[in-house]
Amino acid sequence: MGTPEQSTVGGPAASWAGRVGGLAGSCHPGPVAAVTALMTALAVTAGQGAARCVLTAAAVLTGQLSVGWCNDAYDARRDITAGRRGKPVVDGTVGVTEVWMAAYGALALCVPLSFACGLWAGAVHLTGVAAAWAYDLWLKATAWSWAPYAVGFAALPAFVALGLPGQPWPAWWVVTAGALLGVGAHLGDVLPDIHGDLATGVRGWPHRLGPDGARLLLPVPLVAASAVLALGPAGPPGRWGIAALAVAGLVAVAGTVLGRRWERAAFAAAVAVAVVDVALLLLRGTGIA
Ligand SMILES: CC(C)=CCC/C(C)=C/CC/C(C)=C/COP(=O)(O)OP(=O)(O)O
Repeated sequence: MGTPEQSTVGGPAASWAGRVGGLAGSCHPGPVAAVTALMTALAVTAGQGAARCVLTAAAVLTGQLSVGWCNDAYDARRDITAGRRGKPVVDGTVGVTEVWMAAYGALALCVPLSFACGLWAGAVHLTGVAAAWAYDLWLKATAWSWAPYAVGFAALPAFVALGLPGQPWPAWWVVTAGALLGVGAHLGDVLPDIHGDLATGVRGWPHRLGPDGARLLLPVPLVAASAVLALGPAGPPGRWGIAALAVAGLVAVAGTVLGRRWERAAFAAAVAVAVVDVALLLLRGTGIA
């Protein structure tokens, strides 16, 4: 474990390659990769051309990287004091100053990349990124911690739609589904760490609900997103839409029942419903604008 002093300079023995690895580890690589891949796939199915898809992917990637690095840099002192595992700033692989520089560098790239997709597209994406920075710097420990997730995840498909030829406004249902998925993602992100967070005094919205309340609520926004994605677009939902909605509902109920005994069952069920949502989002991708 590093001391705060070691960690602000990246640890005395951290090699160049080690620091790059530390930076990669402190950007929250899983969510960064998942969100970037999903939005790139949505851009393809929505009908963006190849060059625009690359721009969309680059803007989303830099936005997500900036948010992930800002989060670890801002939390570094608390994480170091708590000796938190799995954080490169804690074990001294990379310094806090370097993580801050990476966060600002990614943000500086994200601004022109977002506006290169169009004025409205850029404004909407950067609103989502600003909301996510507000989460990192302030809202995470308040009852409003869900709001930046709702805004950020609503902004992402809107950014893709506004990046299409003619800059069309996004359909209401894809923005609503994005917001609901964001709230679900927040509950799902907090739930595994909720006991540790409560011990260190973090009091976001899921923490105020308590571990049982957060676990019970977790599938609600995710199934609501399934319903919006299946039933929202104009025209009949089709057999696949109805089948996906039924699967999401059944898996959520099973997760809630089994989750009383095995906490992991609730989490696994939520992940399964989120997978259904992602499939529905991509199936509906052609009509998001
Ligand atoms: C458009 C856009 C940018 C959308 C993203 C929306 C958003 C609010 C993302 C936050 C992601 C993040 C770094 C969570 C870490 O939370 P944590 O501090 O609870 O997790 P940790 O303690 O494990 O690092």
